[in-house]
Amino acid sequence: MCTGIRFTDGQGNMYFGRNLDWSCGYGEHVVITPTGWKPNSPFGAVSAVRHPIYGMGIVAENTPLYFDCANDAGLAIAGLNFPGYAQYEPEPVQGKANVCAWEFPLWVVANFESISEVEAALTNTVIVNKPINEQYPCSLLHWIIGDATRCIVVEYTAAGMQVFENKLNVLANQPGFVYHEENVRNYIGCSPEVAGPVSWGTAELSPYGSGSGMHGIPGDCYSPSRFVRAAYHNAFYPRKNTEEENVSRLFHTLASVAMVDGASKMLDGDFEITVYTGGLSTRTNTYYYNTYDDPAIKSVALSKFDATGTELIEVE
Ligand SMILES: C[C@H](CCC(=O)NCCS(=O)(=O)O)[C@H]1CC[C@H]2[C@@H]3[C@H](O)C[C@@H]4C[C@H](O)CC[C@]4(C)[C@H]3C[C@H](O)[C@]12C
Repeated sequence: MCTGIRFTDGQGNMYFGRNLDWSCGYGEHVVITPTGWKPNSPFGAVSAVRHPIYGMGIVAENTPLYFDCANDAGLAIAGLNFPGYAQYEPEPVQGKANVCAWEFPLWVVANFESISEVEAALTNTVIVNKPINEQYPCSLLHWIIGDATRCIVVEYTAAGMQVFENKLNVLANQPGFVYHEENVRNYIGCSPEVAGPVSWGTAELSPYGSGSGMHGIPGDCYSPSRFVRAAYHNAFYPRKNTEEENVSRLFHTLASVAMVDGASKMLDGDFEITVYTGGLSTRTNTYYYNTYDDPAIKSVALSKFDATGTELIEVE
């Protein structure tokens, strides 16, 4: 399971991150795509890199396959599993921008600076089930996209392209965003306030302590439960000012939905863990991440690299 979140600092900066939950890693690392790198996009959807890109992914065929990434204009995207729902075009569609599923994050941050630009382009875009090579079939994903002012979710299913305004600024896995948004309404009684004391008939009920108002927020790893818990924490976390406080916020909120070894098996029998937690600050164009085995947070600042070069930069 994976969870993504977005929030701002109230000063025009966005923080955006995700947990990558799976039973194993893919050899992912921070990859920087400079503006001089020449894309090799099967249907020409990615023809140039307008803004340098940084994020977590792998490189295949001299192409970055991003799990989550951002550009220095402040636009960010993360892909989360969506099997059973995601359904891409089997072939390219004439007259449309044809984007392969694996290059969708790259297409977004290579071409656009804001959600509004992405939304406008999506009206004439299809996502095509064309793998980059035989080793990597297309993953079935949906995507959370954020900038400093807005957040959307993109789902490509039997219904075609759908774009949802995401005022909860959170995404988990199946089912679709519409379900998650509805489901949160089941928890409108939950709040950070101390509930009680109340009278039930002649019985006086008083809280054991703090948390009585939050009781009922689901604590399990199931996708709808993670969505609700992440949305709750993201909504009620007090606004923070500094980079350090906001990075702390990002990691604490994502930790609240992180997967602990042994808790939850996948269908193949392996346990799912939070392989990494990764996220970025558009204030400093820095990618922060930690891994299951090393919870110390590492950072990679885009400014430390030549963002105009021609070669992909793979950071260990
Ligand atoms: C497994 C990852 C999703 C994690 C997730 O959502 N887990 C939920 C588990 S569950 O279903 O709900 O049980 C996804 C997110 C991004 C994906 C990767 C990116 O799409 C980049 C390439 C794309 C290639 O087509 C396949 C390999 C790949 C390297 C993908 C492997 C894998 O599918 C990733 C890493």
